[in-house]
Amino acid sequence: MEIRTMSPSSLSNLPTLPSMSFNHRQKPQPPAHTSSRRRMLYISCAEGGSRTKRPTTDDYHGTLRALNSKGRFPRKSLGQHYMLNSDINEQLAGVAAVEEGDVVLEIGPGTGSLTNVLLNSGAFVLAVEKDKHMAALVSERFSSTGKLKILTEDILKCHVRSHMLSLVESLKQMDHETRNAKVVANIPFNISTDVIKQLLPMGDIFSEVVLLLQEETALRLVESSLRTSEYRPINIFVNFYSDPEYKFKVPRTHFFPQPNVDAAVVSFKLKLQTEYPKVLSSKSFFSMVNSGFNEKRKMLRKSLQHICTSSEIEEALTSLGLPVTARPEELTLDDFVKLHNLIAKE
Ligand SMILES: C[S@@+](CC[C@H](N)C(=O)[O-])C[C@H]1O[C@@H](n2cnc3c(N)ncnc32)[C@H](O)[C@@H]1O
Repeated sequence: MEIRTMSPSSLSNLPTLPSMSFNHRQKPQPPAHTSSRRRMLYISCAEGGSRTKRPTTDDYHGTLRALNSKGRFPRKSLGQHYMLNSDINEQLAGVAAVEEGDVVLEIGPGTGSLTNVLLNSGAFVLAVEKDKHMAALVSERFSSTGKLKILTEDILKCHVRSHMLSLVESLKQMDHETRNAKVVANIPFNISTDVIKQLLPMGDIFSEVVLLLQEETALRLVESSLRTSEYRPINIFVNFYSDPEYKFKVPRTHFFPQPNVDAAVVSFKLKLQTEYPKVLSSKSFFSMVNSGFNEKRKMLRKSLQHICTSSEIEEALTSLGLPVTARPEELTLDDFVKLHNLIAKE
């Protein structure tokens, strides 16, 4: 696997996107789509040349059985909404074109329904699960594959880079051919902004990040237009580090327990460092973007006065063909980059 080169940067001051509300006390009801069919999936375990077929179920009943086996009930604090439709897991893996030899980071494997599909596609999986009971469940479920490494950790505190590099290194030593590294995950909606901030600058490690997000978040990240209240620093950040694409909607009925909102799949194709917009310093660039948006109704010639004088800002805006009264929501990523390079002091 090629590890791409980049310099890590961070954006500390981004607003948190809204989290969803959900009802974890609802009485479990089998969703309509699972009542008539129970998909039996078979995972191929190719180890030492032998091939075994292991039946697994990842529908409503399978999920309940898996939870019962550990005496667990979904925890709201951990955003535990389990995917009941294996077709959607297949489509998630399909969006990332997961194939034999890929190394996939999965965040929050839960009962392992997506893990199953990823392993079945021939990937090596590094799964990070905060809930120790679910980590134990997934670890037991796939122990025979030899292709899953599970870390019982909070993804937001996890040293993803070093774990990925050491996994790839150990796979190399075992003579495994590895190809691309990707992220494919159905993550808790309430940590999605933090996960995005953590992963998108890792274009040297991952070629693509495919996430199942709250639909409203997905739309805000990918489709927010200039001059709307949805246009925020996170949009500048996402487009700085990646090419995002909204893939498809996932209705709430496919999860247990059912959330109060729908979900959607987004793919972020990560840029290499050489493809990032050229800024003097990404830290001071994002600090300028955040300052501009801190007081959204303020004109940039006022909100950026800590960087230079308002007449210097006006001059820079004019040279970019923007009005001297421009507000942050009127500037594209490219405008912000040019403005930064004109007014930022080295
Ligand atoms: C939305 S569920 C998805 C479960 C499974 N991937 C599926 O599709 O059914 C989110 C999973 O993330 C786990 N989780 C929650 N917070 C986490 C964190 N900070 N780090 C790692 N895993 C976390 C939860 O325990 C849960 O298993």
